[in-house]
Amino acid sequence: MLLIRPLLGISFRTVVEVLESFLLKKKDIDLTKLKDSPESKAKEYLLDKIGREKYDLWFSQLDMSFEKDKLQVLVPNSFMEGMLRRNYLALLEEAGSSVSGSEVGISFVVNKQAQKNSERRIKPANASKPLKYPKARPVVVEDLPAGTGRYNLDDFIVGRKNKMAHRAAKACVSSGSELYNPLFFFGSYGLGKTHLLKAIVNETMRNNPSLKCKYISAEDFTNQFVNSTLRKDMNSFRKRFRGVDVLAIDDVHFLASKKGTQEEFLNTFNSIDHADKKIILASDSHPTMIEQFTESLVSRFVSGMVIKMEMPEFETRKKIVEIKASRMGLSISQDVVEYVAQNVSASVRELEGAVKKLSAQHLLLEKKITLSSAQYLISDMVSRVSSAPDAEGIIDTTASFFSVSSSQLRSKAKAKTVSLARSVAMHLLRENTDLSFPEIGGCFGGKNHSTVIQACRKVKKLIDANATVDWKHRGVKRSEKIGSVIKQVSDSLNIQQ
Ligand SMILES: Nc1ncnc2c1ncn2[C@@H]1O[C@H](COP(=O)(O)OP(=O)(O)OP(=O)(O)O)[C@@H](O)[C@H]1O
Repeated sequence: MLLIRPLLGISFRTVVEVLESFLLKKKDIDLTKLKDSPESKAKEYLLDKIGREKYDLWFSQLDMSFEKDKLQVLVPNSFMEGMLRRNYLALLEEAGSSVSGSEVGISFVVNKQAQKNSERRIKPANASKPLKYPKARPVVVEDLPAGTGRYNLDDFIVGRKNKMAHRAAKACVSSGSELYNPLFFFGSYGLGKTHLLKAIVNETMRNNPSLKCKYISAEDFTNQFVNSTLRKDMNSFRKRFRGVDVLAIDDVHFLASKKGTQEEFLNTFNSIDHADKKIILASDSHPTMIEQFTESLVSRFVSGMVIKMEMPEFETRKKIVEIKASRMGLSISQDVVEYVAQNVSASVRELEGAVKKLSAQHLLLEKKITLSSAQYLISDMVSRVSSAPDAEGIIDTTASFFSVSSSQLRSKAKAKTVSLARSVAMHLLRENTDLSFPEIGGCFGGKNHSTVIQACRKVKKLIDANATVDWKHRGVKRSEKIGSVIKQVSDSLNIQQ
């Protein structure tokens, strides 16, 4: 076990699988009889989902109890807690919700007596006796909202590019500022959006335990909505979401093609907003760039603060590598830190992954990580991204911003919105690629180079005059400063301005 423990963060699933297959060979565990209590129903749910063998291994001997909106799980030790937390937390939440009919949080209670039993349990000599963990006084209680883990704002490493996001998250926790409501984070994968959402929920709860805070992914929101509709039980669904003080919804782009859920979400949003409660959202794109969002939803999303999450710059990436390495007990030289920070630049998640890889190697071989070993170990993670956006991406993204199709931009259509979108796309191509005017014309169905020159001049003039442009977005008139339009499209393309 001592050998396994240091590696848990690295290939935990493999460790679990090996451990499971090892323990499953032992026929030393009796089934707990399932009765009709909520706890038994939760266990039945688990049994149904993971099958008898795994159930016997992980859950049959555990005591559980429901308390208000929490399912308390009595575990023999923190190792078991870690295993369950990493591998079965979502399933436990599901089991709890399916029994109680509403969302429940999970709290783990480490029980000293159960610990002794657990030590005996894996010894073959005791195999014939089924053990049951007796009830005992809890010594550790986790009490955070469902699914938010241990994220907090102090663990979020701040640099020039994510300072704004961190500051907004702090303000959201500490004040009732209207400025930050709703607070909408958007950006590419692995840049810390979920971290901030969960941290806001956790810290708000810590500061004020009487507040009702909820973190949920848009996918779970949709599933709960669909289930409630099928069960004709919208009242409890609405009560669950509309009575909260802070609602954090992750991955809202998931709602894009789900009109029914969007409608319900809009109503949820309105009722929370009217009650002056807080809403925090995260998505992979700017709200105006998510296709198939209704106009009313988009206008609500942009009514507060919309903040782009970006990959931290080199100096902050270095800080992230240093801090994450030191938290894993890994000591690395400055040249290794710099190599990792310089070469893994796609997401913080990958940066974390690189440090974990180095840490795993260090633990396995008990050798210092040198620059050349780091180069070898993370060679598959080294970013191979070309930072220049391609022409097709620029045309598609601009078309989507204006809610027209890319083929309309390539056509001869002269409608006002199409023509404005085309000019903006031509301007962006000119500014961000090496394409000549005739080549840009070629990207738009063979337009003449003078048409491109005119379009670029027109946009430049509008920018210089800080002019407002207007267009029709899904039939509704919109107007915005040209600079803001260019910025939003550029942000979605990850173009630095
Ligand atoms: N600035 C930061 N400081 C410390 N850790 C960070 C930072 N940014 C991201 N992370 C860590 O990187 C990992 C990925 O972050 P997270 O899951 O929040 O990304 P995300 O933007 O929500 O990604 P996705 O869109 O794929 O869900 C997490 O472990 C998170 O704690």
